Amino acid sequence: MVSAQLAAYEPVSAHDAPDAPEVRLGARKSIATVSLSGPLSEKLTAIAAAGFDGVEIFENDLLGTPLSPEEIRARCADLGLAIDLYQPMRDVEAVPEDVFVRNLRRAERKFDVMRRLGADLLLVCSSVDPRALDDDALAAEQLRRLAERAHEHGIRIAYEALAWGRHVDTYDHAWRIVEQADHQALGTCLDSFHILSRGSDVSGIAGIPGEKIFFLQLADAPKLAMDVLQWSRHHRCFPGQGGLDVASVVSAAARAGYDGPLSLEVFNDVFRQADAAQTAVDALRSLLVLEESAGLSAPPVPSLPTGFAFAELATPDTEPVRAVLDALGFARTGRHTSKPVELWEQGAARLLLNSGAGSRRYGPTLAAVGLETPDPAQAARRAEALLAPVVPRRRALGDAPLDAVAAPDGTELFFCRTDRPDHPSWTGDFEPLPVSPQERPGHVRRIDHVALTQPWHQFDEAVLFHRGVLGLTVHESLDLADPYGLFRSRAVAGPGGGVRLALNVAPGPGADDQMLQHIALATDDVIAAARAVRARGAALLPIPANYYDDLAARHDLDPRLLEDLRESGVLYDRDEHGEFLHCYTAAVGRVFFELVQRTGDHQGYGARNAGIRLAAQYAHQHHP
Ligand SMILES: O=C(O)c1ccc(O)c(O)c1
Ligand SMILES: [Mg+2]
Repeated sequence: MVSAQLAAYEPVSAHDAPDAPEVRLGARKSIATVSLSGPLSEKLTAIAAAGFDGVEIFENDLLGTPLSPEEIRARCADLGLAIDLYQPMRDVEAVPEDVFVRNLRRAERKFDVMRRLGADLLLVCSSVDPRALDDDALAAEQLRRLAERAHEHGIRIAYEALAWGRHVDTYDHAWRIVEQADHQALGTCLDSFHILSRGSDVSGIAGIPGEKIFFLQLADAPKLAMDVLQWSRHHRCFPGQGGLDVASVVSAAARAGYDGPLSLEVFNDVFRQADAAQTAVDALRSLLVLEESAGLSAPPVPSLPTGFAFAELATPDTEPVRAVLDALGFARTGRHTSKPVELWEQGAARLLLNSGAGSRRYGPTLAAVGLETPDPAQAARRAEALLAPVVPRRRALGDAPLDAVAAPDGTELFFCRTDRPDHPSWTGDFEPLPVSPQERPGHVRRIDHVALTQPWHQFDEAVLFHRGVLGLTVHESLDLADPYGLFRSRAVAGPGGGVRLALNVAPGPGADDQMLQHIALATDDVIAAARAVRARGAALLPIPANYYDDLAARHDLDPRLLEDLRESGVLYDRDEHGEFLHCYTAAVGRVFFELVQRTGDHQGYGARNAGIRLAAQYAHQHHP
């Protein structure tokens, strides 16, 4: 399954300007309690801690909590959260009179709960009741009666079209009924998922008077061909993590004059199991990026990374990594003046080896990545505005100031400007070590990409983080079988491919200790590089002979090239733009290296071979 490409980071562009709404400082932000895992009280704490202004209380969360409505109200007040909405009330309208009378009785109970909660907006979603009639006049009349009752309690009703509603399943239909009902306590609730999943034309939103849009719910989803109810209940995600143009709904509502909260309502099986505090931050970040895309706010623009300054490996026991670096042709060229960190270089590839961090249990880990950034301070300002945790500067006296943030998986990202006269350089903290010229066989040119394996429940968050915070463009997505689960991968890259990251998902829950990261090194001759590595005594990942038999059938390859690939354990892929040849070292701790040769303008990552690599790694780990 390949999901749709995500848009590149796109600041508000000039072509949006003529009818763009006036830029405000940012709308109030809310989230439905259904979007997070855990008991209600923990959800509320997480929502407030992330920085939201309000919540939608989902009825099931209320029913399942030992807290009384008064206690929930007090808890929210203490946390500084407004209760913006109570929801949902189902199956109300267009039913025979006796059924409707019972529905009004149900509504009275909800009004009572809302009084105790201090909530004054009730979401009514379009009926899925088989008894409901296809009769707009009846629907309008009954919703009007409901609104009259609500009004007596100081409550308003927001009517929302579910994409799978029995007779009302589009926002424009729901709005026509609200308009016909014509009561001040009745308005509509727009929900980006229902609107976009039906492929509705969002331009009609601008025709709804802003004050009649009582609420705006936001959710994205990957483009999947499946039943819309299942799609909504299991695969919604935060805006910017799927394939829907959520910003178009927000812009249209803003143009209509809507000035209520932007509220996330995400039903998602993964988020329901993930840590609520972290999900809440991810959620709020998605709204900040969305607001920017919709032209409603202007956080600091990104300073797009142009290349890798370094990758840092951490391990108290450096010997095994040194052996691999040496076999790869790296030389130790510097020593940090105040920390136990070595600089290893080859071509423009720089690796830091930090023996003052990491754990003996896991062996070497990839701890940090340095990104060449035209304006590091600007990049840090944007990161902070988009809720990226700032890494405390581990500075010693005299060290160059370095701006760094932590990615969701804990990898530290440093914004660097290496060896430029206008900016202090991190390299100034290293004292050069003598290197003899004959040590330099030099097949490696630079870092081609870094692959970061994400905990399975943080994958969408990681994609949004790298796109939103760093301004990287999101590319291919692939799902494939690995020996013990599903492997997902998505590439994000900077302009010109100077920075490429492959975000991979770990095989599954409980597999966190198998989270391997890797550093891919660019070479112009991968076969020579592979031979040199072997000659220097390091192991490359053995590739099964069957792979090469299939390769011969798939591509019309020169038999000598095929023999070289087979003999050196190099994998091969190609498309209309060029070729991708690559091989892997065995893992040291949680890290391994890849040697990569691109020909032509190939932009891929050897996706087709990822399954072979995973199976080979599994075999190698268990029967080395
Ligand atoms: O899946 C549902 O039933 C459901 C309920 C309430 C909503 O606001 C919604 O968008 C979906
Ligand atoms: Mg909704």
